[in-house]
Amino acid sequence: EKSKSPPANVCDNTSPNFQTQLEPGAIVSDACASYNTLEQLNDAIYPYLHSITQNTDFFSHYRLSLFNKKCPFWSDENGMCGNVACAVNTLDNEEDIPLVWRAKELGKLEGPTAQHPGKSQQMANRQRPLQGSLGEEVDESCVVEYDDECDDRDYCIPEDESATAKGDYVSLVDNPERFTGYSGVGSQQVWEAIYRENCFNKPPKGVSSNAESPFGGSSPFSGFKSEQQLEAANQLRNVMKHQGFQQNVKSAIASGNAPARLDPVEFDDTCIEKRVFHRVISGMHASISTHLCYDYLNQTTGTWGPNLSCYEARLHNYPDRISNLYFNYALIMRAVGKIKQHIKDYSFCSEDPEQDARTKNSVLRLASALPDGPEVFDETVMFREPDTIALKEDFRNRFRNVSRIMDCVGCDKCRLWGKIQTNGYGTALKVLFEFDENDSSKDPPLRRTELVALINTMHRLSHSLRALKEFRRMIEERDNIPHIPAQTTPQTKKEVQKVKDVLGGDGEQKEQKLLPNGYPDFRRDWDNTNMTFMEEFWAEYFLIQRVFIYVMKSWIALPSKFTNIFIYELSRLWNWWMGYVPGPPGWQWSFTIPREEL
Ligand SMILES: Cc1cc2nc3c(=O)[nH]c(=O)nc-3n(C[C@H](O)[C@H](O)[C@H](O)COP(=O)(O)OP(=O)(O)OC[C@H]3O[C@@H](n4cnc5c(N)ncnc54)[C@H](O)[C@@H]3O)c2cc1C
Repeated sequence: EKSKSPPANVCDNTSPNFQTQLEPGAIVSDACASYNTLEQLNDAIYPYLHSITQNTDFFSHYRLSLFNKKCPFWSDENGMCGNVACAVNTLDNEEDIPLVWRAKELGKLEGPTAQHPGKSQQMANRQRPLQGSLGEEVDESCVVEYDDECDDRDYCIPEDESATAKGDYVSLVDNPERFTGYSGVGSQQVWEAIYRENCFNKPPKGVSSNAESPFGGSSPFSGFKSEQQLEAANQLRNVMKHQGFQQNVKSAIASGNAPARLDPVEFDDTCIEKRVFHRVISGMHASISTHLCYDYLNQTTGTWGPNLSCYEARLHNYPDRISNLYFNYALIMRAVGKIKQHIKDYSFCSEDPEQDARTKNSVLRLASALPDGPEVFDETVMFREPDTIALKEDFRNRFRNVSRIMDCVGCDKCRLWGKIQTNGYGTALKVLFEFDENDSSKDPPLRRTELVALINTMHRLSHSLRALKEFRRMIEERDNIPHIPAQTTPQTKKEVQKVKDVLGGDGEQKEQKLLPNGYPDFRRDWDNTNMTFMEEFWAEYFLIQRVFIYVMKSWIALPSKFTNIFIYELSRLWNWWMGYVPGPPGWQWSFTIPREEL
């Protein structure tokens, strides 16, 4: 099963030993770029990525089955998920703290949600199939996913897989990934189950590990009744084969003791494919930990902010976890760079050509800005040998299982982000191993939820890299460690410059607003020395368009405005006539947009 050494290039770096010394110039193992390069690229990419995920209707909403799916691996009665006893463990007694700081409240979803419309509703009103339930300003044709078939090559479970659970649309902007207080036995069991997926069987050549008799043997799941449960249980039998751990967790819940420590994850071999699987999971875990430590709620004082000791306990002292996070960033970056061809004909918003063009251009610009080919991650070193074909199938099934395990996360917000990120990595792997960078005609379809998940997962990692940098700065400041800037190689400089050229500006300082066509909004810093002819053209065009709409709207609103002012002033006159205080004037002159714009 061992892969042969890849060809000698910058990516000739498939050693099983993780990069534990986080030297900025060191190459992240199994990837092709150094920590420093990834960080510098990230500084230039982050503002643009942030803008896409926050300001486009397409990328700021996600469809998933959050509530309708039951955890198929263990039952709620065991207290393993969805149970307050396991979800709330941060403070000894949460009753003593205000309701809004309690884990149960912090884990709840916020903002509007909308149910997936039935087919007839989708057809009847293509422009507003959700009937405004996400807010009047949301363009629903950019949000609704029209039902289509799941493709065999999916690495994760499509969210609309079950006919009964059609899923809900939620706003990702209203539900940021941050501290929720979800912890204890419940979360530990989920992580444990996820890491157990890493224990690949060694199947005989050409036979997938799932080929064994489904329900035979001494499966710990023999009590399940429904077929779905049985199937899920079967696929997860390896995860749960250590019944001792189950017993441990149960008795921990029963006695209220601290949960059992996780068994160390076994590495029964070190071929690159299996290592990659572990690294993806561990990197995702590290990213979640980074966010919860960076956006942490002190449940005693109610203040939000970075928690340095949380970072030290979970990440700083574990360079392998940080290395895995950087590895994931390289992997996702490569996948996003690879979808350029595929999304050229992608329909983002079927009923709004302007937003459609804007969203498409934003993603195309992002994908074009990223380093070419395998400069950050070389997927071609994986699954090259004929006997790794079965491994690829196994890899895919394991990813599906990780998606299923997410239904066992007993905190809504955590489940939302857990599902998005699993889907994001699944999509990245699908793109890496199934897509042709130059000819998209044979690519499998890319579902809406997959694309949203991919870009949002990249944004999560990008934000994690920035948070880690800030944590390192805080430690240097606290311990009086002089900051030594990393050396930048000419190659890194070139790559960063390319990102800046394509995405525009000095990304670090400015959050760029995007115009409807995806070009940056130059209204405030109109500097045509920095703009291409097309950028100037579009900036000018949209400026005229906005002003025209503004003037027309003002004229239309004028009669009702004058009527309201007249009535209000009449009532003031009446008050004055009767000897009452007439009240403040009900109107004033103001400019609602900067004068320079006019
Ligand atoms: C899918 C999911 C999403 C979650 N989302 C959130 C969230 O948004 N906000 C929130 O506050 N909490 C969230 N949680 C809970 C959070 O991840 C922790 O489980 C919780 O904070 C308890 O932390 P812990 O210290 O017990 O260690 P955990 O993070 O639960 O880790 C359990 C064990 O795994 C090992 N481990 C830890 N990190 C890594 C790593 N990177 N690589 C390899 N091994 C590792 C360690 O041995 C550790 O003891 C989520 C949990 C899950 C399962």
